[in-house]
Amino acid sequence: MRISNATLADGRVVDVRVEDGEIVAVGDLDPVDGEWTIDADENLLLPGAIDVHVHFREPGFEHKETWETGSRSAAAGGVTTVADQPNTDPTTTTGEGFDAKAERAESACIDYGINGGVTDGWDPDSLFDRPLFALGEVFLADSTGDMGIGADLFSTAAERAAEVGVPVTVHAEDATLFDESAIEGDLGGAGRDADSDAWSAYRRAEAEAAAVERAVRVGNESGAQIHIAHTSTPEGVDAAREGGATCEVTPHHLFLSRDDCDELGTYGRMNPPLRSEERREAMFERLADGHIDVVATDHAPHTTDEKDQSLLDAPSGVPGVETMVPLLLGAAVEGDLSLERVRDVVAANPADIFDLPQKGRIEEGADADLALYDLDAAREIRGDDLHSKCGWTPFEGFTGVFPEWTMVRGETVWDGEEFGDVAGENVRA
Ligand SMILES: NC(=O)N[C@@H](CC(=O)O)C(=O)O
Ligand SMILES: [Zn+2]
Ligand SMILES: [Zn+2]
Repeated sequence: MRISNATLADGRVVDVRVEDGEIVAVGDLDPVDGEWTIDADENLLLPGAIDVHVHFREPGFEHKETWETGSRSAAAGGVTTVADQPNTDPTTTTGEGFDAKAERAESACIDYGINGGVTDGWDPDSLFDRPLFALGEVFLADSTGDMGIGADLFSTAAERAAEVGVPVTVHAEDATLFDESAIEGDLGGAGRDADSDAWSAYRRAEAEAAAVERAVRVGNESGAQIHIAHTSTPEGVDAAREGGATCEVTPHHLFLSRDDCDELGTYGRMNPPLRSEERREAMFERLADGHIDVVATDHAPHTTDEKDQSLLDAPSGVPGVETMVPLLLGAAVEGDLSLERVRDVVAANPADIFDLPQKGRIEEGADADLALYDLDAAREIRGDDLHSKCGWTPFEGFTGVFPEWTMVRGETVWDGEEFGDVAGENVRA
């Protein structure tokens, strides 16, 4: 197969030849006799995105999402590899828990990795016996699933991970710095009517940098490779970089702020929470200038019934896997971000940090994980059009550029209307 006239993020217009799921040549390629050609018509060809932080909820919470629905949502957003987090039921904290998830993950239509998690009841021996994508997200404070752990266990876990060379991803918030007084009194009604700004006041910005500092210290003492998940404050990003850790930011911390809490209500409750508009802008700058390594979604779907509760009863988390690349390309069209930067933060950098040499690049020898985008075809994001089981998005009404098609190892998994029958593979197996 040959993809002709594709514009790459660096502006080059090239042809790409794919054989047996791999890219075998990139350049000015003459058609071979009988070769099937897809004309890219000078549209933008990006490597399939790697979202290193999703919660596909299975096993245990299939009413929120499944590997089938989550992976389809990813494919329709140009994401061809995901890493799933351990707060499922059973938790992915033992070999058995890992196996239960691995069996379900076989229904994914894109490639994936499975993380191992840490709790008091974990079993590191059997867990590290499995092909982990990473150890994490290690919860330094409680979030959905209440898997927060103490300092000693975190150090032990980092030492174990360092021994076997598995990277550690960290949910960095320090609960001792939360402001309980912010969630006392009148927190409004349910769902959209709740006062989710109180959640931001409660899980204060200062709690992030303090936890990041602790995480990088443990990383340096143990020799573990530390990656900070969903950083939400410039202070957190700076602490990660100064300590030698890599970090990611979510689309919601790039495109939403406390100014949106009034409209979103509990649909804007997540951990870490939305920050001030000033901090959001500082995060965007750090993404554009290279201080943030990765954009990952923390895709954390919950049903509308669950969200339509009071601020304290509604669960934390928002979906995002399908809208990540579309929103970033929307920002690129507006001139806020270069296309090369988008390519790097969703594909090349996660591939480097998490050691996926086959992924994240359009070059000879790489897997043919590809997505094509027409930058003139930006459209309004609508929850009704998306494919996550949860059926809503915090980005309703935003503008995004969605893929015309998406390929996993040379097979079309999304053609803009329908899903192909692709069998996703574990990238570590
Ligand atoms: N981010 C969230 O608010 N929620 C996540 C858990 C997490 O990543 O902390 C979830 O699983 O729902
Ligand atoms: Zn988290
Ligand atoms: Zn998460």
